[in-house]
Order: sequence, then C-alpha cells, then structure tokens
Amino acid sequence: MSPDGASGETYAYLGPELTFTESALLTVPGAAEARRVPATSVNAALQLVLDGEVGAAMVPIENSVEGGVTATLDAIAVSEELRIIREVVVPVRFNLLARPGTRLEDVRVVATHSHAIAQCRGWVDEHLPDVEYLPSSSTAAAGVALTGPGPWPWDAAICAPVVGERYGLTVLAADIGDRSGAVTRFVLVSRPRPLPPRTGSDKTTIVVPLPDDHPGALMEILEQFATRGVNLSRIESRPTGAYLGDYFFSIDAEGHLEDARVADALAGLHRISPATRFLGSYPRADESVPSVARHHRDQAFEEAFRWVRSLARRTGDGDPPRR
Ligand SMILES: O=C(O)C(=O)C[C@]1(C(=O)O)C=C[C@@H](O)C=C1
Repeated sequence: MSPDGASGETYAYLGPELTFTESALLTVPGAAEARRVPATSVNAALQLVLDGEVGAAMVPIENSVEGGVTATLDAIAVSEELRIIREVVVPVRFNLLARPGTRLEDVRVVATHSHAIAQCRGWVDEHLPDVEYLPSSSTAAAGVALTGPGPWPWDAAICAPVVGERYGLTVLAADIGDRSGAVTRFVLVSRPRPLPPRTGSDKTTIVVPLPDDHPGALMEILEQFATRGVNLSRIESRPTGAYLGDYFFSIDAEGHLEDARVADALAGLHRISPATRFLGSYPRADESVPSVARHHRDQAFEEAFRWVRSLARRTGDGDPPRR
C-alpha cells in the first residue's frame, strides 16, 4: 500500500464530517476521493487501523495553545503496531453557533471538544461567565447535535465556522479563540510499512521510558540528542499508568532515521533505555530544513567510523589486537 492518498488507501479520522481533523485529512493527496470513515474518538480511529478496517487514521496530536492531545500520545506510545507516516498543521478558528432564533443571552449550556473550550476560555469567561460547559467527542459533533429534533442537551456549540455554514446555524460570535494564529498538528498513523523517504526536512517521533529513577536520568536522554546535534521540536512526559512517578517521554526530533546523527542518537537511547520505541520518520509539515553542523552530517559519521576501524589495522600486521 502506498504511504498516503494514492490508489486504494482508506482512512479513519476523528469525526463526524467538518471536524478540524477531517480538514487535516483532506490535505492528504487523494484523501478527498478515498473512502473515509469517521470515528467517535481517537482510540476508535486508531483501532480501525489496528483491525485492518482502514489503511491509516488522521488524529490530532498537539495544539499550539493547549499542548499535547493525551489520548493520541498515550495510544501511539503503547502500540507496537502503529507508525506515524505524515504530519499536517491546520489553523484553528472557532465560532459560537446556535439554532436560528437563539440569542447570546439565552445560552446556558455550551458544548464542544475539551481542546476547543480550553482555547476559548478567555472569551467564554468574559461573555458567558455563568455558562455550563459540556464536553463533546469533537467540535463538529457538538454542532451537529443542534440540528436534530429537540430536546437539545445544549444551547450553543463551539465549532469551525464551516459547521455553521453547512447546517444553517446562527453565528452568535465569530472567531472567539483566545489566541489568533492558533494551529493544531495532526498525524497520519498506519500499521508499520516502509518509511516515507528522507526529504532533508523530516521529523522522527520516539517514546523513551525513563530508564530508572536516578539523578540525571533525563539529562542522559537529552545528551543523546545534544551530542549528535539533533534538535528536539517537542518533548512531553506522560505517566505510564503503572504507579505514581513512572513516566515515559514522547519526543519529536528533527531529522530522519536514515540521517546518521538520528540513528546514532537512537542507538544511544536504546543502550540507556532498551524499551525505547521508534514511532516513525516523516516529512515536516513546515518543510523547514535544519542547519546541521559539518561534524554532525552523514559524511562526518562515516569518516569517523572508518577512522576508528583503521586504528585496529595500524596496531600490527592488519589484524585487530588480541584481548
Ligand atoms: O473536535 C475537532 O474538530 C477536532 O478535530 C479535535 C481538536 C483537538 O483534539 O484538538 C482539533 C483541533 C482543535 O484544536 C480542537 C479540537
């Protein structure tokens, strides 16, 4: 199967239609024509991949205001069978939508996704200080629920503007996000398959369990990247769930597994934390190319290894020294 979009690929995503996740999926070449299966949660979307019902799933992983999407971070951290093959970054803008005839002062209960309310908290506190908030499985699900027959569990929904346009809902307030320029990052996740080729502008996601509880353990992890000139674009600690204080680190590093500096950093991590897991190398959404010092480039690693091997030969008649 091809890495994305092309012939025969099928997709799951956090649905229903008109979620931000669907708009992320529609940026994948071929996805608009492909079979797309909406799921009611991140876990349900990933399960469709694991069950072989679809080839890949688009799920949110990180928001510029609210941070990591823990459902995704945890699900991909524990499964041996999931790999990230692509990332997509989508701008997020929110409208407060209601059935026609509803006025702002009528709104007692608002529903939306937990990441959306967190991004609109300032506006809601200022304009609807007494409102009750109900979490919904996605922004679009909260909007769609207002279009069915009553009784309605909430008076208004915080959604992408397109939800109002599609369903004829009234815009009670537009662009209510607290931070203009907010973006959410999504990842396309499949079962293990050949890695997307190295582009020179790539990211590698890994999970590193904290090896054992001793001073400097986190420093040892970070050193593996620092000494090889590998920049990190995200590092988050998540509880393993086993007991209080047991954590793993979810890390995005600049570069591809085929970059010698990244492969060498992973080898170092494996030595200090053997349960380190590789979750994929894939092209960066922003296409930015990291500046890599001469001594961290592939050629410098190759030359250095050649030099080390040559030392053994120079000690005698060509055979490595005996122990
Ligand atoms: O509810 C949606 O529309 C989603 O796609 C989920 C989600 C998220 O998980 O962060 C995506 C983008 C926005 O930040 C708010 C909600």
